[in-house]
Amino acid sequence: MGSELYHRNQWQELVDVIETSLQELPRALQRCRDECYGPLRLGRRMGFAQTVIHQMITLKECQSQCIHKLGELRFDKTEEFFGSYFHYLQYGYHMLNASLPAIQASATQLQLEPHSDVAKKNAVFYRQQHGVTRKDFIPREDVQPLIESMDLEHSFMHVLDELSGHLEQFGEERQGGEEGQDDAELLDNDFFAYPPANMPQAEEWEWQEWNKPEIVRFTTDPDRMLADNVLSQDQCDKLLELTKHCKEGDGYQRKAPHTYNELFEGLNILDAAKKSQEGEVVPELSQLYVNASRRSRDAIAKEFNLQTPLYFSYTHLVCRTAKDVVERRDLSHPVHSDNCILNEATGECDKVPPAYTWRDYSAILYLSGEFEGGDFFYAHSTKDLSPEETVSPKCGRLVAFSAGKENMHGVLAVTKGRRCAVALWFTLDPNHKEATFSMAEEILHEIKTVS
Ligand SMILES: O=C(O)CCC(=O)C(=O)O
Ligand SMILES: [Fe+2]
Repeated sequence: MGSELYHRNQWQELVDVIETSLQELPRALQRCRDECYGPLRLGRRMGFAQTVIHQMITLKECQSQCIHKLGELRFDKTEEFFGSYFHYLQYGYHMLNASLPAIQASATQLQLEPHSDVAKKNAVFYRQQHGVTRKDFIPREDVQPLIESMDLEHSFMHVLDELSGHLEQFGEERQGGEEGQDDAELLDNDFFAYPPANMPQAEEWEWQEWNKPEIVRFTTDPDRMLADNVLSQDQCDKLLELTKHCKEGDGYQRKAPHTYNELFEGLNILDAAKKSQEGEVVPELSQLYVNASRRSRDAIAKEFNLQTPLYFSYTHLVCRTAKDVVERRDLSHPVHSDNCILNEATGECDKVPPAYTWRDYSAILYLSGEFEGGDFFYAHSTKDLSPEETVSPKCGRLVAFSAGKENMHGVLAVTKGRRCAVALWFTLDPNHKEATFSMAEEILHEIKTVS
């Protein structure tokens, strides 16, 4: 029906039909998923764990087909059924001159089909439209729960597949060995070794040779790490070159926590990629920004031995420049936690909005040490905000820590020169991963394939 209306240029009707069916989709999907629960089939020669896993694989395989099954009923038999909703929708809204919904539909299509040429072409079209800002180019919020559940289903399938592979291998190795060994033994040791199978892997590093990061010390606390050599001098210099494109106050339009005695400038990852798209920044620099962030993320996840994926939640290239002020008593960045709001009077740190409660880990990758002041420090506690441990920035040094009240931290005044770093915040919650990070990667990939 949707495609018929499309061919008949009935845009309002097309948009209405799709919006209605989008609302019905979760229920229809649930019905289809429920139908997948069949009788338990016990494999005759399988052990207990194998039987359970095979049963779950069958169930999950059936459920993950639901979105395609629904597609066969409605539109043409199409693999990209869900993405095609948003293709038709963006076009319908575009024809109705409803630009914001059109842009959001296009952003959703790109989120669902990051490799589709059509989705990319649509996205480029809207990005280039006058007045379209980063704020507008975000996927529709109302369908995020559905997309997340599809992603989770997908990830879960991978885990099951891997689990089943391990079991089969184990079963073979066990032949001739002791009978009756407990399958539960499989569920320890390196069974859930990092990175998990569903972890998004770094692309192969391009343009650059990367050193091995050197973990210099775990500080007093297991939730803190420090690594050197994450970037080479050449890479720091290149990223410093990129900081020329930082803009004042970026990322902190309203209540900035930073001192007025310094100039605070920033460049987020998507803006960097967009600048490369517009020919303002050599793609190598934006790609390096992406790669350095990924490399930091991977080092942190490995060092903290995380068992589930660590997602980017916000990535920001930032510089703090001293103004001509004598006798500074302030801090460059007052003591704070990255995921709760400190009440200095009580020493409580509440993990409630407007705090970024979903942030689980924070990191700062420094690009140089050539300025005065500006040491990073951990405070003693929420009640004693004096420095407990300080870290002097230098090129390639990475400081990382869990983002809660156990790691209150701040930055001493930058009294001379410019202090630049990539600030990174991470989450374990896929619902809060930074959509703009993959959009930036997509743009850079696009540039590479075109050139
Ligand atoms: O730049 C630093 O060393 C720390 C910055 C920081 O803590 C923050 O931006 O939340
Ligand atoms: Fe912080």
